[in-house]
Amino acid sequence: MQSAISISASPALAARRSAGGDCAGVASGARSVNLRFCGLRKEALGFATVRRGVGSGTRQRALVGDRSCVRNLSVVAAASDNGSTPTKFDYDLVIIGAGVGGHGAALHAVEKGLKTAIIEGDVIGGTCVNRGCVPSKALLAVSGRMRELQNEPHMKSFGLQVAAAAYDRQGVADHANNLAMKIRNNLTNSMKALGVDILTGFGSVVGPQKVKYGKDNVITARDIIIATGSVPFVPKGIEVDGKTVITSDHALKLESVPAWIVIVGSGYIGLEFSDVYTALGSEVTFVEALDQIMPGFDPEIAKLAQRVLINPRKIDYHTGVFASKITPAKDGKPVTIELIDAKTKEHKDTLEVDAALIATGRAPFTSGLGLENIKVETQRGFIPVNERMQVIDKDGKLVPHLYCIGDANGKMMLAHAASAQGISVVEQVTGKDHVLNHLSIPAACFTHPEISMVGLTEPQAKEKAEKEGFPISVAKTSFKANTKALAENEGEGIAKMIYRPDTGEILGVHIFGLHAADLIHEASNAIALGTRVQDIKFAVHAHPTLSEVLDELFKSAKVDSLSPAKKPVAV
Ligand SMILES: Cc1cc2nc3c(=O)[nH]c(=O)nc-3n(C[C@H](O)[C@H](O)[C@H](O)COP(=O)(O)OP(=O)(O)OC[C@H]3O[C@@H](n4cnc5c(N)ncnc54)[C@H](O)[C@@H]3O)c2cc1C
Ligand SMILES: NC(=O)c1ccc[n+]([C@@H]2O[C@H](COP(=O)([O-])OP(=O)(O)OC[C@H]3O[C@@H](n4cnc5c(N)ncnc54)[C@H](O)[C@@H]3O)[C@@H](O)[C@H]2O)c1
Repeated sequence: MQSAISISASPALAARRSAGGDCAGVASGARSVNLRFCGLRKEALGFATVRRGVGSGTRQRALVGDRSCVRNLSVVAAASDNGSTPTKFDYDLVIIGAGVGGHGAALHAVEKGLKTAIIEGDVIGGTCVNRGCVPSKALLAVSGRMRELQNEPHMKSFGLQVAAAAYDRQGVADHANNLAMKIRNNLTNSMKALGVDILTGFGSVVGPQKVKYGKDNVITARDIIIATGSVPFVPKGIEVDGKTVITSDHALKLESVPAWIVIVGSGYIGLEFSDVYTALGSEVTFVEALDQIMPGFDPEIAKLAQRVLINPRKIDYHTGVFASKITPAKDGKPVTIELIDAKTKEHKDTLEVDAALIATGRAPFTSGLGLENIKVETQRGFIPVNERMQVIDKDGKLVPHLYCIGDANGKMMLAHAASAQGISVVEQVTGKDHVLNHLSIPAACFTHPEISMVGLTEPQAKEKAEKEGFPISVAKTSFKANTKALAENEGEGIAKMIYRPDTGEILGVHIFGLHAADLIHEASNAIALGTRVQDIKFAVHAHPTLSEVLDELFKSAKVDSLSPAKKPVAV
């Protein structure tokens, strides 16, 4: 069995690095031995103990019975026109795609004793490690410091005097690149150490429980997980040259810091890069198709974020417009951007700028996977799955032994969601039924300060409450009264919780403020574990900490009555 690590991109994968088309973006840690790394909800535009070498045949027979709960679901017969069903398998589990989703699944699989292989056609770590979470957070670490050092009144308020802050662009770029390399090596080593076979080459499904990788290597697996991720989505009419009209793939290399850059799309990528670029001296203009910027966030949080992250900075914006045509800079001419009204499609404006970053969502990376061999049709490129990540074929039936996790299924385009889905699948294939509650998965935007959220926004909660006929209440607390935040001179921020006053169920929590990305986990864990407001409000928080913002939030919520089911528990 071939077992090697590839460092260069396969031509097929390299050619498919960015997808163009006429659908728009969607929105989604990973788990490792002792590593953590760093994904939306479908929205916007309505389109808004190592077992190497152990024969897996025996294992398979033992597990079939264990998994009867899972197999009770209506599954199609495993035989197909494109190949007979194998009876003995090379592997218990084969994963196509070694991004964070694949990595999380692989590590959990070996822990569960599965003989596991992972196929990667490009570099280990996928988007998150090489072109996403990891390098972007390295750039944001720099922008946070720059912003603070440049803020004279802020420094003065601590009694500090700092000489004019400056940066070395290549040094900043190297920090991002070095971090990506380090995390990629960590990921690779963690899989090697645990005995995951890393197979190199483009993978595809050639029949039931059969996968091809590289030129003509065919292997069989009891279960297969597709974890092939996504690429930047570039709308029609936009010409990307990688220098002046770029996607996040290029921007993360920080080859230049343009004086004036248009960012098309004010979602996660747009916002995070606006933080980086403005800290490094660029002026930013947002072009957003929907009627308000940051349309994916809870409206009240977006309003505050606009007041803090947009208005005081060198940022302006056009909303309700599409960038219908973007031409890169050439022969001394600037980048030109044609704006049309999102509703009437009439021409609105032409912008001439130094650069444009296209941040209009991501497209699934699923072509060439041989899905036709198993009668699966993608939907706008996404692989259809049920709540257990089991792949659904074109007739609406479940394809036995085939799962899809991460960005490729479009449920939630976040790194930790991909990994959690992978772990959930491994639980199922090893005999434990498991359904991941996506409403308990937190998300964060790493601006300064940060925005984080879990569960429903207020409008989403209102809609659900109206449909299902239950009351909702909203509790809010401010960072302004928090000792730790004030000691840091960072009192700008709020936390907001939407909950059911009749039962105490937490429906959604949104935080804008210092370290919001870390603070959200108390709320996401509470939702995941079904902890109610009337219970969590008695939990004790250390003083003085930012977590007291959440302590106050829970304490300020009013649950109707203390029926036995709602009685507080001793903590
Ligand atoms: C700029 C940016 C910043 C981000 N920041 C965050 C963040 O802070 N937090 C967060 O949670 N998420 C973040 N995300 C999103 C996150 O990166 C993705 O949700 C996550 O990477 C999805 O993981 P995945 O395993 O599904 O796919 P990917 O990470 O895309 O990995 C898929 C892998 O499969 C390989 N592959 C594809 N097809 C084949 C094939 N046929 N054969 C073999 N190999 C194949 C690819 O080469 C790739 O390595 C960010 C994304 C971007 C672009
Ligand atoms: N911190 C994080 O977790 C993080 C960071 C970056 C990216 N990500 C993930 O990466 C994915 C992609 O991020 P993103 O910011 O590109 O997508 P997004 O879906 O978050 O935002 C895209 C924005 O572009 C707008 N848009 C779409 N087409 C447009 C057009 N033609 N003209 C103008 N505006 C247009 C949409 O209305 C939306 O506001 C997200 O799903 C997110 O989950 C996560």
